[in-house]
Amino acid sequence: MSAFSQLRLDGVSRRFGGQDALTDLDLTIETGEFIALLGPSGCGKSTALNCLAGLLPLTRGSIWQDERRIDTLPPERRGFGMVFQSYALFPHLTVRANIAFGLRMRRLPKEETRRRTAEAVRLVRLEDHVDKLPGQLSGGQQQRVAIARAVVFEPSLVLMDEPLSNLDAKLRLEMRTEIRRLHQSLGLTTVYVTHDQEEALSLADRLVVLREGRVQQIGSPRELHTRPANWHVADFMGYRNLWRGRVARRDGSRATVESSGQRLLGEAVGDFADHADVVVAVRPEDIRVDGAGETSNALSATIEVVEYQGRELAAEARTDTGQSLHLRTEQRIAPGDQVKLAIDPQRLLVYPAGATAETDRLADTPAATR
Ligand SMILES: Nc1ncnc2c1ncn2[C@@H]1O[C@H](COP(=O)(O)OP(=O)(O)OP(=O)(O)O)[C@@H](O)[C@H]1O
Repeated sequence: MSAFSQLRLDGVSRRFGGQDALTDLDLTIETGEFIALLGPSGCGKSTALNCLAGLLPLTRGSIWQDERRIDTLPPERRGFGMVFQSYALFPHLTVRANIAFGLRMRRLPKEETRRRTAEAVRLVRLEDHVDKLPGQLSGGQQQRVAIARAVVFEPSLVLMDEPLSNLDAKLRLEMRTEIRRLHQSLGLTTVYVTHDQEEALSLADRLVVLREGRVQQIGSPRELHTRPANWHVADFMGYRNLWRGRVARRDGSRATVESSGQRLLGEAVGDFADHADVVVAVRPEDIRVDGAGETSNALSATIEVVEYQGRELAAEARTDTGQSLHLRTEQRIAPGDQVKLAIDPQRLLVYPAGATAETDRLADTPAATR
């Protein structure tokens, strides 16, 4: 194991046959950071992680630990801990032996192996299960063993590939807190792959959003949440309302957009001019139901479907001009209600549309807007 102050990925690329799975990934990871690689299925997350781990050779680019080039080293010489979705435990070894395995392979003195294993067992709270075999453990406990095994030799970097995806919803939340706690108490540097934006937002210091093998945005959870760089990222970050429109007027950071027979005022993100085709993005929780008396972005609509979601209701509504939209509210609403909706212009983001073939797939868009 060797500690580092920075790990640098420089133009890391990987092709399979003629297909680009990952293109020009540039990323600098500071020691102690928790980085999430996020994106839809097939965007290249696991490819990036496997390139880092040394399980996949790069087609182009390089990886540096401070001044030392490491992409030419085999996995075992990189000294990274790995946690996979399938826990990959040895079924015939006890919990204790599974956790101690890496230390034995490294030929650590017996006493140190015993001490470090006990410490890792305590960290993941498995003291009562050390003599069991993996088959006698629940999914969450097995994943804890996998995590303990990855951190027991104090690796300079821990790589996790969708470690929680086999667990049920409640366990997933518990383990999420556990992973964050471990990260903080051990000061680990972690790269974590997930397709779950909520998981990534709650765990990571910085997120890297990938799409079709290319970085779309790198930023803090707050930046990703409030200011996605393009509408694809917005789509992925929970902006469920994506409407096509055309710019009537752009005035610095403000844009007035015609969309589905309505005039909407929003924040311009990115490069576009008057009359450009754009995509408007709004989160369901940013559509207010108490819009009566609003002067901008007021929409008359009828509530069509309501889902109970604890303190809030999730609803689908249709505006008088035929636009369907998703909203969330704590107010009591029911199907058939006529409502006045409003959207704060700062929460309505306007993006350049890009290629027509991509915006064609946007739902909820009446043909009239084209
Ligand atoms: N061994 C391989 N041979 C050929 N193509 C591959 C191989 N591994 C991955 N790919 C392709 O590379 C692209 C990226 O795959 P990757 O597994 O990195 O995506 P991912 O974002 O991790 O997806 P998922 O969340 O579904 O695991 C995909 O198009 C995939 O089909």
